[in-house]
Amino acid sequence: MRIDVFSIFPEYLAPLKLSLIGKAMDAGILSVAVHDLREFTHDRHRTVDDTPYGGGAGMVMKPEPWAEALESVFAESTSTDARPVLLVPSPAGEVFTQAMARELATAQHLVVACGRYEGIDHRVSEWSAEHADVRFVSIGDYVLNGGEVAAMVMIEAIARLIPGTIGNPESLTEESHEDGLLEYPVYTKPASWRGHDVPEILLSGNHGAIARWRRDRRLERTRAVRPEMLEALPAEALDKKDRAF
Ligand SMILES: Nc1nc2cc(Br)ccc2s1
Repeated sequence: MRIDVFSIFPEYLAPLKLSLIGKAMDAGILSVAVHDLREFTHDRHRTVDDTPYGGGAGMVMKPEPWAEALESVFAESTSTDARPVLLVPSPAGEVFTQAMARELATAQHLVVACGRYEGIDHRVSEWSAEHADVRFVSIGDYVLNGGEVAAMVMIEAIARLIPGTIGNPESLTEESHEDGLLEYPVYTKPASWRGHDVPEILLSGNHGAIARWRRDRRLERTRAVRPEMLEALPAEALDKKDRAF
């Protein structure tokens, strides 16, 4: 997978080179390029914004720099490849979920447009739709100062699902939101710590009982913290023992 990110603060995306994403890039599983939007301006002040038509507070990001920037990478998605996906982090977007991360992990080319100020001139996304599949995406019901943090969240959630990125793919199976339940609590040595003991069952070596205990903790946690997730599960996702819990 190729990912191109555009921002007026490219250094914001530097942490992507760390940890798993960095290793995936070194292994050639993933390429992530971060571009400075101001490289696509041509005036002395490298202007990227202007006042909003219709009045109102704040500034809007100009279409010209964005069109030049996006064109520079859309063109590299050869005609034989699938269309690139343009992700636009926005508080007005569809909510980003694990299911969306799984879907986007199958894309060949992701382009992420990090907006600032009051957002990007809407004609940019309209024009982009001729060249890419455009998705406005929100990472939650709160407003950030720009799309960079949202881009980091989405790129990490997507990239870790690309085969070869995570060392042990089994660790992707019983995660929160992967199968509709929250994950079970985890423990490691020492078995007793500051008067708190690891649940006996986990020391028993009885793998069937341990699996049941973990499943029960997932159901308990999901019911307590995110009951709507339990309600949303298809009937066939819960077996007889689950329902009895
Ligand atoms: N939750 C989010 N807030 C914002 C703000 C701006 Br400005 C750009 C993107 C996003 S995503």
